[in-house]
Amino acid sequence: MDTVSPPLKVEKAAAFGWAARDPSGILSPFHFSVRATGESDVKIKILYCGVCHTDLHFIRNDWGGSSYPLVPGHEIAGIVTEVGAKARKFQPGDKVGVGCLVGSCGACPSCEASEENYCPKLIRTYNDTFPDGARTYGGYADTIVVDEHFAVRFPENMPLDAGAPLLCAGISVYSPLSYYGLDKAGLRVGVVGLGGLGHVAVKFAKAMGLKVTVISTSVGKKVEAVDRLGADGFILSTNEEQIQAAVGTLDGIIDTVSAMHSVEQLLRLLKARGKLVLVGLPEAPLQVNASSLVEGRKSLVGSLVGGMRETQEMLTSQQSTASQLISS
Ligand SMILES: NC(=O)c1ccc[n+]([C@@H]2O[C@H](COP(=O)([O-])OP(=O)(O)OC[C@H]3O[C@@H](n4cnc5c(N)ncnc54)[C@H](O)[C@@H]3O)[C@@H](O)[C@H]2O)c1
Ligand SMILES: [Zn+2]
Ligand SMILES: [Zn+2]
Repeated sequence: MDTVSPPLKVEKAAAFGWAARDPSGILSPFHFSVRATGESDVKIKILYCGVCHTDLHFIRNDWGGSSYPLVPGHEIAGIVTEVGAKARKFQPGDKVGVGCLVGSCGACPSCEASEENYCPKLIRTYNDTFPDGARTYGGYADTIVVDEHFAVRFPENMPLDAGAPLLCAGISVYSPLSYYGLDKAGLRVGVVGLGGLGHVAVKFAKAMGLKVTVISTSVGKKVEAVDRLGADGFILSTNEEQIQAAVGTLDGIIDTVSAMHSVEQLLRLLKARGKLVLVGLPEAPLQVNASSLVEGRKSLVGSLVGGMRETQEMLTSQQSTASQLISS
């Protein structure tokens, strides 16, 4: 006699969050469901979530492509409440984080190198779609279910609230400093824009032993940059004298500016062979003269968040650095 297996009972769980319904910038309460915890999944009770400027870009549809309702948030910190039958990395009660990615193909060269962030099939934590058609919803919510590969472990001594911003702002500056060789003690690095990413960039750069110059349009940021974060110098980008005095002095620049600005001005500040790393994402194209790169063999490059291995490494191998980062 043939046996017929009963259909798999897949029970979704109720979740609550805050969603943008349109580009107005207003979020409102939103009830949705998360998938049942799958074999390799972890279910996380979200306790904290950082606010990244990318959330604002998506909420306001700055780049086009925002799909509403949209629950932002990709600096997620919380506690594991349930683990799937084949999940091995975590136990209920573990302190974990989820950053900007919740899925990738697992087989391409980027995935094999644990640079899932550059996988062509990357699934973003929100405003994206799982292969089964379900929408992804982010961390301005009480619950998330993710494949355990896309969760990272917080060190025991790292407070979840202070550590959450490392999952996007932190890794987005840690990764390019390391990848572009700008992490060697003694190098002179500029940080443009002292917001979320810029603030963490100064702290990482100082912890790596770099000489750090903050470049900003606001004179009011000088005290924060130098006195509070320990930057070695400050340049007001609207002051041509200060710019002139710094021409050709920097080995690299991490540019975190979220709006239109002059990259030409920044390229002038680089030494020969210097690197200008774009991490900020203005909505319109930036302008650059070929000669500004050709003369001095300068590089204009970019970087997007970081892979899972590197994110975990940032949190744990760099534990002391990270603790120092979050202590003030
Ligand atoms: N590449 C990545 O992996 C990655 C990751 C996260 C965020 N981002 C992007 O980085 C940018 C910064 O994010 P954030 O969370 O740090 O934002 P933020 O708003 O906290 O900081 C942005 C900084 O840029 C400054 N700024 C704004 N307009 C400026 C202008 N015209 N000239 C000079 N300075 C200006 C602001 O004063 C602020 O200090 C955003 O565009 C965000 O989408 C990129
Ligand atoms: Zn972000
Ligand atoms: Zn892949």
